[in-house]
Amino acid sequence: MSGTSAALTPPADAQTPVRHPDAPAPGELLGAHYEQCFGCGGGQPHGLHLEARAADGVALTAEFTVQPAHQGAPGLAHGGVLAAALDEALGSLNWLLRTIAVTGRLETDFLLPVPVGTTLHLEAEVTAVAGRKIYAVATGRVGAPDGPVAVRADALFVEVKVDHFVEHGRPAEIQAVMDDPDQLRRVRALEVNP
Ligand SMILES: CCCCCCCCCCCCCC(=O)SCCNC(=O)CCNC(=O)[C@H](O)C(C)(C)COP(=O)(O)OP(=O)(O)OC[C@H]1O[C@@H](n2cnc3c(N)ncnc32)[C@H](O)[C@@H]1OP(=O)(O)O
Repeated sequence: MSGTSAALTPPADAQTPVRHPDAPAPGELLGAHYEQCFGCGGGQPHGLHLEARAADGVALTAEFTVQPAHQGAPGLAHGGVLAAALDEALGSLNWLLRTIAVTGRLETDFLLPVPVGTTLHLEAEVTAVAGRKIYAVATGRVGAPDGPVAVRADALFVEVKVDHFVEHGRPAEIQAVMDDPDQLRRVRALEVNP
């Protein structure tokens, strides 16, 4: 059984999402937005190390392989980890819009158990934008891009200013991002303009 709540249905006056002219070309790897991100950062030994690639439109594909550290039931991925993978793929879409946004709501259907060692093939797409609200959907298929759907999600992201992170994050990590010698990553983390 699956379904989407009214809060995740775009209003009638919602706009079609517009891919930013400087968005990575279809097929290009997006790379990590932050080294310490649990979803995509290389600096988290037990993180998901999710690798996202731009697709056509405001969409992407991503892969993540379930590791022993991601178990809930013996030999199976923890549901929260799978939700995190969907959240990360959905959050990465904002780089194609060149918008900073955070997850406001994430509704997840868990359709199949996902064993350790499985590569989850994710697809995510922005479906509509209404003011600061960004509506998006994602699916995760097991084993292959056309494999059976194991998880899916509907999400609402809410656009925020960079002040959101400065106000709520810890100064040490914010400073570390600002000191990052990788200019593109610094821009992605802190200076994204719509
Ligand atoms: C320094 C490092 C930077 C890194 C940058 C890259 C980040 C990438 C990270 C990627 C990692 C993966 C991603 C992650 O994990 S992001 C991390 C997980 N998410 C969060 O931490 C977000 C926490 N929540 C908040 O900060 C606030 O609640 C936000 C900012 C979301 C809204 O508070 P704000 O005061 O700003 O706005 P508002 O309350 O006026 O709402 C505005 C509109 O939105 C609608 N609404 C709001 N919530 C909901 C809801 N739950 N269901 C339905 N609708 C909702 C609301 O009705 C209103 O609609 P309307 O009345 O206008 O029609």
